[in-house]
Amino acid sequence: MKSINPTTTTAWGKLQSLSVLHQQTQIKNLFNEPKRFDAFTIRLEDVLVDYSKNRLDYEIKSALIELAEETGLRAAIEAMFDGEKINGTEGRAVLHTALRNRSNKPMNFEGKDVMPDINAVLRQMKTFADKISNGTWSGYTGKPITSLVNIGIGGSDLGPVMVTEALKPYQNPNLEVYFVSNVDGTHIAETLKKVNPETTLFFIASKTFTTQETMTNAHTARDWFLEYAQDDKAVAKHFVALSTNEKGVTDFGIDPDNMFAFWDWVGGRYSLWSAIGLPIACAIGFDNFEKLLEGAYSMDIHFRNAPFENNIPVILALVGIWNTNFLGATSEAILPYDQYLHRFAAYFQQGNMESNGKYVSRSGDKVDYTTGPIIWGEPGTNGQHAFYQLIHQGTHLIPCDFIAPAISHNPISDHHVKLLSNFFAQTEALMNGKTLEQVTAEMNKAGRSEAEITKIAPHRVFEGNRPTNSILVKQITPYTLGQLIAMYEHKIFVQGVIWNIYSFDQWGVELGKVLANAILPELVNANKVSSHDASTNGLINAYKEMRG
Ligand SMILES: O=P(O)(O)OC[C@H]1O[C@](O)(CO)[C@@H](O)[C@@H]1O
Repeated sequence: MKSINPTTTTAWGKLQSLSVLHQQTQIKNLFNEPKRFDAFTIRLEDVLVDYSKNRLDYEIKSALIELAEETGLRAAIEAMFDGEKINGTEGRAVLHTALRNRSNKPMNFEGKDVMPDINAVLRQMKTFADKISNGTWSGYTGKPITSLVNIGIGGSDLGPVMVTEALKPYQNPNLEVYFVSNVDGTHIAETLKKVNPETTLFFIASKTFTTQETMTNAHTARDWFLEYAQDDKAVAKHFVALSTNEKGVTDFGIDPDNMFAFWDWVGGRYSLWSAIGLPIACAIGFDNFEKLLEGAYSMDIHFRNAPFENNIPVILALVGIWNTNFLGATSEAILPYDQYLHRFAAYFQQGNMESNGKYVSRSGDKVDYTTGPIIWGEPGTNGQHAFYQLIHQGTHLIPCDFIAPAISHNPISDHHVKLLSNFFAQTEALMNGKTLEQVTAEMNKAGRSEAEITKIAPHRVFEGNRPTNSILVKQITPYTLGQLIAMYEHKIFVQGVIWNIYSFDQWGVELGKVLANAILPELVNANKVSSHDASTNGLINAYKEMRG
């Protein structure tokens, strides 16, 4: 992929001028144009994306599209789908789209079609998931498996957790699913308290099979299991590996027959579609896992073929760039009005921030513009009673994505209409705000004194004009969830291309890991340390003192 500094493009200059010109633009006034909602929404099957409540008009939108063209987005999309090594610093292709290529048409990496290998692993996953689902995979005492424990971290944890939570209504009622990620012993200890070794299956999920947290938890799980089973051969019935590292898996003691493989060209945070998705397939059934893949595939087709002006991931990415680089936003909130999506924001925290949290451009220079924003969020309406105050009246501009299903999996009394009334109200309030005149009139009507009005009214004013996207989905199903995940994956990709950074490496997490490995041996004795800076020495020595 070519290295193009986006700030040197004609479109960037144009957007800068437009941002100055539109400093006073009020989103609500843009709705004087009656067709705005239709013009600024995109539908793909049962997903509707409304980006009309943003501070942008047709001219800005077309300049943003020019920016995408000028920074080589078209070629970059093809390069990704064609298996080119677009992960430049690791020399890897980025082919998670092949994992959900339901057309089964060849997709090539280094001149070889990857589909036969993908299909072979999918068949292996189906056979295994079916056995778990129908209770024919039994543990060492002959009992069926009832507890699934995934041990992994980062991309080998967050995707499976998020999806199994999001698709709970589809979960096999005979199975409990647990996720252990933290190296803090509490995580595995509390999980092991809940499960029975005779009926528990452990998935050791690690692309590299070297990650400290995962290997530590995996060894603890195996030791715990062997205390009961007292037979190394029993491990084969209770431990499977999801990995690219066959040697690591064998060295750990897992039979290669119980290994589900994937490949270097699957990035960790894009891996839930691969063998890393096996716990998902076991929990919700393989057919539903396939529907998840189908949903993602439909978004892939849309992303690859739809014109930029009508392309959901491209438009979301461009709106994000407008907000970040031209309106000064530094964070974005993802706010799902669906309790089942309670890990969605956390999942895309990794997706976004590990991908686009970079200050070095593809040519190795330090960028002089903002790249990936801070991503955060919680499900509505909980967030409303926690941090929305700042979104409405704080000093930061925080563009928000509001996500909601039209149909709930739990249509109990009037819960869902109440939930959705909040979903609709929030974006309206963020856009319209409330003027001093309105507040004063309200307070007058309520019979408040002049003195009270003078004192309180300014605090009750909402500036409004805060940008939001609304993503309305018919229902959260495996298929629509697949679409939503792929939508955000491609949004991240588009932004990385335009920001001229490498979105598929993660060097920023290395330094901490290396230093932790250096410190570890220093913690196991009582000797005072003096090899670090004064603060780190002081902290380590205080820790040793406290520990006694
Ligand atoms: O699957 P692995 O190799 O254990 O890695 C886990 C995670 O660690 C990272 O490399 C860094 O946090 C992530 O990108 C990855 O998802």
